[in-house]
Amino acid sequence: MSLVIGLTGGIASGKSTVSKMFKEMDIPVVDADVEARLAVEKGEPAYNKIIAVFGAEILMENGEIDRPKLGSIIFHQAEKRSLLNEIVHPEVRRRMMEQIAAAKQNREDVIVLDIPLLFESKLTYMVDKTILVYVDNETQLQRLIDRNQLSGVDAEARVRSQLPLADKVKLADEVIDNNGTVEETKKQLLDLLHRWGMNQKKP
Ligand SMILES: CC(C)(COP(=O)(O)OP(=O)(O)OC[C@H]1O[C@@H](n2cnc3c(N)ncnc32)[C@H](O)[C@@H]1O)[C@@H](O)C(=O)NCCC(=O)NCCS
Ligand SMILES: Nc1ncnc2c1ncn2[C@@H]1O[C@H](COP(=O)(O)OP(=O)(O)OP(=O)(O)O)[C@@H](O)[C@H]1O
Repeated sequence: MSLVIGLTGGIASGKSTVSKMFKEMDIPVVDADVEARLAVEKGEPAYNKIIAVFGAEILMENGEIDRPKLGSIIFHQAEKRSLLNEIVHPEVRRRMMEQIAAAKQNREDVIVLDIPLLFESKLTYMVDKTILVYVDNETQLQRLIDRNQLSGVDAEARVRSQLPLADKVKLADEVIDNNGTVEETKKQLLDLLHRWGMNQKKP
């Protein structure tokens, strides 16, 4: 029996930072953002649906989807975001299920699903346990602005397009506070895995 862990948080809260720690322990991670990117590559069914809904002006010269442009639309307009979600999310779910099945086939003891919208999209049925990577609002905005070179207004729009992290805290089985250093975050992860009785392959 494999244990499937749902790793979630908010935009720029530190999910990738924690999922890197899992990978360093040889624990496989399925990343919803990666699957969402693959699902909208040129020629994929979702790619055609996006053009049908958002128009060809959403494409770059090479025919690929202009992600910053699509982001500037959907993070500021909830109705457009729902339209995009309706196209992309079923594909992401399908791809993730395939990867879980493959990992189970491979007899992995633990599988991590890194899903930013785990609670918003009601995907907790896919996992056995949930871990939330938490940061306070100010830290989240600042890290997002620094990482994506966004204006404050655009960063706020992205954060507001998700359930507030303070609400997600109440829904998660475990919370990792990522306001401090990466080392402090790693210590919390190791303590939590220890509490769950998991021995790390590569601490
Ligand atoms: C809007 C898009 C083109 C922007 O692409 P971009 O490369 O700038 O961002 P990226 O995909 O790396 O996402 C960064 C973060 O934004 C947040 N985010 C992305 N999409 C959404 C959404 N629909 N609603 C809320 N937050 C979202 C997530 O926290 C994600 O980790 C892209 O995010 C997208 O296609 N989104 C729809 C699919 C989706 O919901 N993906 C998130 C997980 S399944
Ligand atoms: N503890 C920390 N201290 C300082 N910077 C951090 C810390 N954790 C993460 N960061 C930085 O904050 C930014 C966001 O972290 P990360 O990419 O891990 O978040 P994420 O939740 O995966 O984001 P997204 O969902 O948007 O992809 C990155 O630039 C990362 O280097």
